[in-house]
Amino acid sequence: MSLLEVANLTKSFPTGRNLLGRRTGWTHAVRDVSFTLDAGECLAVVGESGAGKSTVGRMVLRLVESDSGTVMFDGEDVLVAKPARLREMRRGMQMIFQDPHSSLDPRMMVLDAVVEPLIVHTDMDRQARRRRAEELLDKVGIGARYLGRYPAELSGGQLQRVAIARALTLQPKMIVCDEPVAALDVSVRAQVLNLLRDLQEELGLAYLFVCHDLALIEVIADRVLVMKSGGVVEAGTVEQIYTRPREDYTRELLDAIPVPVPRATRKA
Ligand SMILES: Nc1ncnc2c1ncn2[C@@H]1O[C@H](COP(=O)(O)OP(=O)(O)OP(=O)(O)O)[C@@H](O)[C@H]1O
Repeated sequence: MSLLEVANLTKSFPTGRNLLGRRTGWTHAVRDVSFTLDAGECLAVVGESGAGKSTVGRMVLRLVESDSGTVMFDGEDVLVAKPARLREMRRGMQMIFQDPHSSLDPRMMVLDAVVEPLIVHTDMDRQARRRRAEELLDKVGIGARYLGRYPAELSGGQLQRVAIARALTLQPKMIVCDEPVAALDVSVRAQVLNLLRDLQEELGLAYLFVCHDLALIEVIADRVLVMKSGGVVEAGTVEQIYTRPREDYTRELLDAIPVPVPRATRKA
């Protein structure tokens, strides 16, 4: 049994209404998508804008309700879990969003942002929470001196590190990373990507890694799911997708990579 087993996931969104308020059409954002993710593994979901990647990630965590399909996490069906049980299950599966400026509350100090999940989910006292926050900020490489700062005082890269620390607070088994470096300066992308890879190895995390850029995933992914127009085009190991893509669409994505991937940071 895999940590995450997704079968036949499907989602349509209404595209608009006419003057009478009736729906005029539907976007088939995700069509019949199936895949598995093992504990400690990184599966990259790639494809051009609008392919349905983010919607898949959000449906796995039930931030978006699916129309049909199943999502089994650690042997339990996420899509039918009652609210209290879903809250419990979410301890084990967290998310990192593309833009840390909008995923972190600007009125919350770094300390409060990092410990909030502990307040919601545990009965840890204030001192223990602070110790955990210090430990986590150390782990993500920005240090406890940032605990008293507000988001506006941090750079995008530092903020994404705080968001990563927050995602780690409850020791999840899996993190859905939704374009986690796309909003960052090019100069810090590799650092944050390497941090995510190092944390994955150290903590045995599984990542569902949504990314439109095939050049980025070689450093972190084990397997790749290529999506187009809501459906799965092909799936394989990173090595197979890079060297022996079966589909023209995958070849087009590979041809769009502008510079060679820096081999020094490749996943071992
Ligand atoms: N809440 C929503 N309401 C209406 N349509 C939506 C909604 N969310 C997504 N869509 C549509 O579903 C399709 C898939 O979107 P999704 O964001 O999952 O794609 P993506 O591959 O992640 O692309 P991107 O990298 O641009 O975010 C798109 O056509 C998008 O416009």
